[in-house]
Amino acid sequence: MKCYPVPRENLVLSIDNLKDDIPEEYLSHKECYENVIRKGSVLYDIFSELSKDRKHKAHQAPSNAYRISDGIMQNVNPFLLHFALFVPAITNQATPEQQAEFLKHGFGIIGTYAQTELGHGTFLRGLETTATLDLETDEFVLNSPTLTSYKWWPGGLGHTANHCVVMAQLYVKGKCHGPHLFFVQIRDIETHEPLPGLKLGEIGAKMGFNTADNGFLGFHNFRIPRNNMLMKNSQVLKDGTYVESKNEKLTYGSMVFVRVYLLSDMAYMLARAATISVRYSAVRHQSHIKPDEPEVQILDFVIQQHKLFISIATSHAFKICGLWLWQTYSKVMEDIGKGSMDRLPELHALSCCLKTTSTRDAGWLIEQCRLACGGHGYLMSSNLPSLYTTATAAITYEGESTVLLLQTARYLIKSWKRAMEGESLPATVSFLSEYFNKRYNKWENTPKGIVDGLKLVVAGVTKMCAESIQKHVSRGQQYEEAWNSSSVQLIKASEAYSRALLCEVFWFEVDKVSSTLSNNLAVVLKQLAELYITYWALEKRGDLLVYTTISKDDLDKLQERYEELLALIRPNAVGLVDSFDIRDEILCSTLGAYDGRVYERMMEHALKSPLNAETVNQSFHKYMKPVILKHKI
Ligand SMILES: CC(C)(COP(=O)(O)OP(=O)(O)OC[C@H]1O[C@@H](n2cnc3c(N)ncnc32)[C@H](O)[C@@H]1OP(=O)(O)O)[C@@H](O)C(=O)NCCC(=O)NCCSC(=O)/C=C/CCCCCCCCCCCCC(=O)O
Ligand SMILES: Cc1cc2nc3c(=O)[nH]c(=O)nc-3n(C[C@H](O)[C@H](O)[C@H](O)COP(=O)(O)OP(=O)(O)OC[C@H]3O[C@@H](n4cnc5c(N)ncnc54)[C@H](O)[C@@H]3O)c2cc1C
Repeated sequence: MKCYPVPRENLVLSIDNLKDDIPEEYLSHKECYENVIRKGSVLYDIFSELSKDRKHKAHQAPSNAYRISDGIMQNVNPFLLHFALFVPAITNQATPEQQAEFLKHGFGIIGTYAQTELGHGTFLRGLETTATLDLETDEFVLNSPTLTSYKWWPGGLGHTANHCVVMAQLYVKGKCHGPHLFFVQIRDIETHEPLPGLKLGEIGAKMGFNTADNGFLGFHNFRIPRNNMLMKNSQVLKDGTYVESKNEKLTYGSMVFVRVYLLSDMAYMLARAATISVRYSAVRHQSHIKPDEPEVQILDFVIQQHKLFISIATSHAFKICGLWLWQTYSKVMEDIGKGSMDRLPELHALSCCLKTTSTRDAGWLIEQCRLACGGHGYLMSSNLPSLYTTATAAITYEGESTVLLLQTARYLIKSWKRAMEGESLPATVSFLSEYFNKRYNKWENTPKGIVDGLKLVVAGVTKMCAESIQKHVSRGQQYEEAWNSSSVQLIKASEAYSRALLCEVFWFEVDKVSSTLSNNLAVVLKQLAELYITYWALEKRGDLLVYTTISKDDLDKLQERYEELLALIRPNAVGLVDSFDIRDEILCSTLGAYDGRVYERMMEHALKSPLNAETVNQSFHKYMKPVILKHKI
């Protein structure tokens, strides 16, 4: 472990604990958890040594250190929530004094983020956990009044965390002030036993994410000091005075942070899947293209290139848009720090739709990479099944995808109304005004032309939604009912918006930096950006035909250009995935290792199956043999 400049004597556990004797897929649910805790604890110790001098700051970009745990764990790290949400929630939502107090033990406490309940995840105002101020003792009393109010889902809550940040309805002097965040110790530091007044456990096996140790938690008259409410934005004073936040949605800030970051995370997940499947497709030879020539690398089939190159391009698109979105986030947070909330709705709208589109795309593209590896992609040892279940979890967590798209749609409809009223709009939606004022050009078959076309689709669908809502209202529905009636179209508007954003940012950012790159690199990056945009123009041809002046002839030319781009990218495909620079130890795949020893690795891995430890399994003697003997003639 040369990459860790941590002296071994500083570590409590031996680095040898990072090794696996048996591949994880052969362990039981309980063994899996114990196995990741063994490895995770070493990593936790190393990270804490490494970050001893690192100061926790608000709105800090996540470090990439946790990628190492992707490789070592080969699954989700039960300590993930500590870094991803617990610490950010405290640094973003607590006062400086509280931060000093709550984080004084550094890695000495392990936290999670307990918001979702059995009955409510999406609708936060419906959460049922209560935190009631007891003026006499200067404490909050936490309660879970119903079964549905039990916290349910938080990662690391089942067995790992000893603290959490809890979202609960704040009650002061009989008045409910809505959901607020509280710092709560849940387990004894020495014994790790749940504290009295808590009911704590793990929620059971899932489709994936099985080592994340997602848990449940119920409170029964559980007391915490008043000062444990995170009070950066709103406060409860000793006499029970409630001081309102400048914007009550700031309480939801930790979710915005993760949604923004997920775009970069999905870029990395896709890079891993693309690396595995492109390398494998270069190693595997099967079938002929020309009957009299040898079997070809399956990567030479154009349809295989069509399946895979979009993943390489999308990974770059997410990486670049992820950086752009992170910069937007940082700027908006800086403005909020200075008291201006003006761009919070825009940031919320952008983060909701981009989180959704990036997680959904990553999910289906990883699945496409798996399918592109034929039967071998179905093996756990390819690591593609695990990448798939981990990526698809993100479609739901941190805000369910449909629900988040509807949030962006709210913003689009509001912006459309503002455009109709002649108000100026933020740059990210100003095309709505241009559309409303009919300032748009004839179709142009270039990346820029396609981006303009995709924006026209957004504007056209948004207009249609606004008219649909209006139609339902004029037929007697309340606005909210009319909204529900129009929700299929509203989702379409949001999806179109995120696609237009991804294409626009990818193209213009690549264009902007290309003059600073070597010519060869600039050419390849532009090919990838053009491939991405052309792919989506062809996928969305129906919408383009409805909302722009594109013709069949234009579409035929785009199809031709798309196939040209596949051919141009083919010679660089392996180099492109190598340039993602993902070490074999992190890739964890028999199909995708750098040395291309696919078949050897598959056999080596198969031999690790416990079923191969003996030539005859005892179940033969116990069950099969009597049946066979009975039927023997
Ligand atoms: C948005 C909701 C659905 C609705 O909220 P509600 O209160 O009901 O509001 P509305 O009435 O609908 O709307 C009111 C207005 O407020 C606007 N609004 C809503 N939310 C926000 C917001 N966040 N910011 C700004 N504005 C907001 C809304 O648009 C309305 O505006 P208007 O009236 O139209 O003008 C909401 O309830 C909601 O968000 N629901 C979803 C719940 C959710 O997301 N839960 C998540 C739970 S936590 C979780 O799921 C965790 C999962 C595991 C995470 C693992 C992460 C891995 C990532 C890797 C990170 C690695 C880090 C490593 C760190 C290191 O090592 O350094
Ligand atoms: C792997 C994983 C890890 C998680 N980790 C955590 C964690 O660490 N901490 C934590 O607090 N939570 C966590 N969660 C919970 C997660 O945040 C919620 O499950 C998520 O926000 C979705 O909420 P829900 O389950 O209530 O879905 P629901 O809202 O019940 O969704 C069910 C269906 O109803 C639809 N629906 C709901 N509301 C509307 C609406 N207004 N309009 C239209 N359709 C609607 C949805 O689109 C969906 O189709 C995790 C979840 C998963 C899967």
